[in-house]
Order: sequence, then structure tokens, then C-alpha cells
Amino acid sequence: MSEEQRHPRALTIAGSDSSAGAGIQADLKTFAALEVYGLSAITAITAQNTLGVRAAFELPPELVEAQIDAVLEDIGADAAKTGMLATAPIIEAVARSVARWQLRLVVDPVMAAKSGDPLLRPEAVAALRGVLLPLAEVVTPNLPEAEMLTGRHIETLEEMREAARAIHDLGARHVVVKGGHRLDAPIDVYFDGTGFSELRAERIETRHTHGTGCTFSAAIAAFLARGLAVAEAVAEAKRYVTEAIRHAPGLGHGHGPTEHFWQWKQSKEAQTR
Ligand SMILES: Nc1ncnc2c1ncn2[C@@H]1O[C@H](COP(=O)(O)OP(=O)(O)OP(=O)(O)O)[C@@H](O)[C@H]1O
Ligand SMILES: Cc1ncc(CO)c(N)n1
Repeated sequence: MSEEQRHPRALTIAGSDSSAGAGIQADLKTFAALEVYGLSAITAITAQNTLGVRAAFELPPELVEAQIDAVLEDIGADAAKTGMLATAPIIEAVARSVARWQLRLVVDPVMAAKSGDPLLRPEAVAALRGVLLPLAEVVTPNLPEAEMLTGRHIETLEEMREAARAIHDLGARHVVVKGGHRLDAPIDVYFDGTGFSELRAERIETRHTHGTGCTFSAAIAAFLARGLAVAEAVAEAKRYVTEAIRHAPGLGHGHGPTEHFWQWKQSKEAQTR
């Protein structure tokens, strides 16, 4: 097998974030940092910065499908992830592609930006729940998204476990309910259909958490593409996002982006010492 054939590759199906802290841009940076070749299919173009989303333009579902077909017919993907999908017709087009290409899929059920601006039309939640979740190998809702998907109020770890089970019942094979929105430690609950575990990390006191969910789900897809089992991929992705937050460059006046290339920067510094 040639080098080219062995190089792991991953596909992101998501929206463009002009401030490059979230969306397609965060996903491609994550793939690159984890040495996975990144492919992209853009669903929507947003005009946003660290303070909020000013405008969004949703692309036609046929164009989303055409992007996926173009890269998969030629290059192929070992894993894929979805982010902002914007509308029900786009979700349906993506679900068709995922089924046709038998993609190993990580679904980040993006509904709103950190600023609170909506990124998914309210009527599209039903399509996300009914059409895409049954195709997901892993789904990574934050607390408000888990509440929308289950119709339950979620606060405690026990409520996070109950929500993970309810989302698993919708068809997703592995569920991570993320606790980044809790005020105490950012503990995530992982459920594989049989047992629960917790992904624990220290809370980093920072406002620079724009795109942390995108980064986490892209890292899971990258580690799956590299051949890790789901539980390992999720644990490694948690470590990756924690360090990305820790090394955030402090850009912008609102929720700034995280840093993806801290390891590369550290090794460059070590070389010049
Ligand atoms: N301040 C923090 N310190 C450490 N880890 C954090 C912090 N905030 C979030 N995390 C972790 O980052 C990951 C992403 O979680 P989060 O709940 O922030 O996602 P999200 O709301 O979907 O993000 P976004 O919508 O901005 O992309 C989770 O593993 C979460 O526990
Ligand atoms: C395009 C895009 N996708 C996802 C998020 C979630 O953070 C965002 N802010 N923007």
C-alpha cells in the first residue's frame, strides 16, 4: 500500500465561520493538527466573529450533496463529522449521503453559537432527531442541545446519564453529553449503550471557548479515522480540546478561538533553545 493510500482522512460537513474559531475552519485545523487529511462540504456561510453571528446564508442541499460526492468519489474518508446543518432539507441530503457512502459519522448537533445566535432552524430539530441521529456512531450534544433532543431539563450528572440513554434510544450508538455549560467542572457523560463513564478535566477559567464543541467532535472523527476505538477516540479528543482551550491565543472581544498547534509551537521553541 502506498503512503498516499494509508494517510487517514476525515470529512467535515459544517458551516463556515468567518472568525475561524468554529465550524469548518476549526474542524480543518483540528484534522491538520492531528495529522489527518481534512475534506470539507460547506452547508452555510456565516458572517460572525467572537461576539456573535451577523448573517448566515444557507447553501442549497444539492450543492452540499455534490461537495460530499465530489470528494468521496475521488479521495474517500475514514470518518466524517457534521456541525451546523441549518435546515431540514440539508439534514435530509446529508443523511442520504451518509447512508450511500456508509460513513462512520460523528454528529455534533449544533443548534446555536456560544453567543446564543441560532444556527439551526427550529423546525429542523425533528429531522436531526429522526433522520440523522440513527446514522450516528457518536453524537456529542451540549446541555441545551441534549435538552432540545430529549425534551427534558438537565442539570445533574444523573440527569445527564438519563439524557444520554434517551438519545441512545433515538439510534445514536455512542453518546457524549458535554458538561461545558455547567458552572463547576466540565465533566462529560459517555454512554456506549451498555455502560456509562465520565470524561473529566479541570475547568479552565477563560472566555475563549468559541468552537470548543466543533473542535471536540472533529477530534473524535480524526481519532476514529486514525483507527482508534470509539471510547479511546472520545478520551483522546477530550484531552485535545482541554489543551486547545488552555493555549487559546486570546483573540477578539467576545468568546475567542482556541489554539490547535500548541504542540507544533512547543517543539519549534524547543528546537530554537
Ligand atoms: N472552560 C472550560 N474548561 C475546560 N473544558 C471545557 C471548558 N468549556 C468547555 N469545555 C469542554 O469542551 C468540550 C466542548 O464542550 P462545550 O459544552 O463547550 O461545547 P459546545 O457548547 O458545543 O461548544 P460550541 O458550540 O462553542 O462549539 C467539552 O468536553 C467540555 O467539557
Ligand atoms: C459555522 C459555525 N458552526 C458551529 C458553531 C458553534 O460554535 C459556530 N459558532 N459557527
